[in-house]
Amino acid sequence: MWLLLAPTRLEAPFLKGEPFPFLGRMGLKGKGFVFLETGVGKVNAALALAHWASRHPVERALLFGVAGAYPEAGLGLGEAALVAEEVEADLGLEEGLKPLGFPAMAVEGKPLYNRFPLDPALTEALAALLGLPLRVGLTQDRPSESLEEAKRRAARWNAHLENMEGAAFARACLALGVPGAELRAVSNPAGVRDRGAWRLGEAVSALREAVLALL
Ligand SMILES: O=C(O)c1cccc(C(=O)CC[C@H]2O[C@@H](n3cnc4c(=O)[nH]cnc43)[C@H](O)[C@@H]2O)c1
Repeated sequence: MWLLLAPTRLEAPFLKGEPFPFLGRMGLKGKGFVFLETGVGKVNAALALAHWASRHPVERALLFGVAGAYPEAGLGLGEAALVAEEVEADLGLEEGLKPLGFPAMAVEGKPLYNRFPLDPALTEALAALLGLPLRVGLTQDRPSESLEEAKRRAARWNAHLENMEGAAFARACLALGVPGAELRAVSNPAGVRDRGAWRLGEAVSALREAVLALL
């Protein structure tokens, strides 16, 4: 059984099931999965997983959604990837959390500051099954608002894909002991606000192909 999560139902039009209300948004109970619409942003993503997992066993969880690509991502519009590691870029100073001396969390005694792994075994198995590459995600509640800002973030954190939920989902999975993976499809060049440069439809099609191949 999969727990599938996406920030908005716009990213999951291909999922069919029995709807149910979930934290003021939508859930679906389908064949082999439960889907949760989490809402956009870090808090919503972490809350959704934690709330569901506090009441139901979770065998494995997949967060999927669209993302912005940094110039060196090696992914075109509409192309998908598995996120192997997430950076929480707005946690701590410009240099991150380490200068403050307080890790965000510890996993098996190892302090984690701004970089959080998705489940390696699950992520690598999905990448092999789906024939998708691995990339590094960067999460920030405020998206890049210019190409220059996007390039700065990419260079600062050595990241490929920008989103608003991934690091929170990764941290919640680590804290709750849930095997979690993250699938992202490129909807836009990060930092480019002109919607004419976006390809949401192509990105959602890539999500559809990958997610339905798992069910
Ligand atoms: O209006 C804008 O300039 C703008 C820029 C980036 C993203 C948005 C969104 O409303 C997207 C929210 C939603 O989609 C994910 N997403 C997609 N592209 C990006 C991006 O370039 N940077 C950050 N997040 C992105 C995100 O995870 C949200 O779920 C609007």
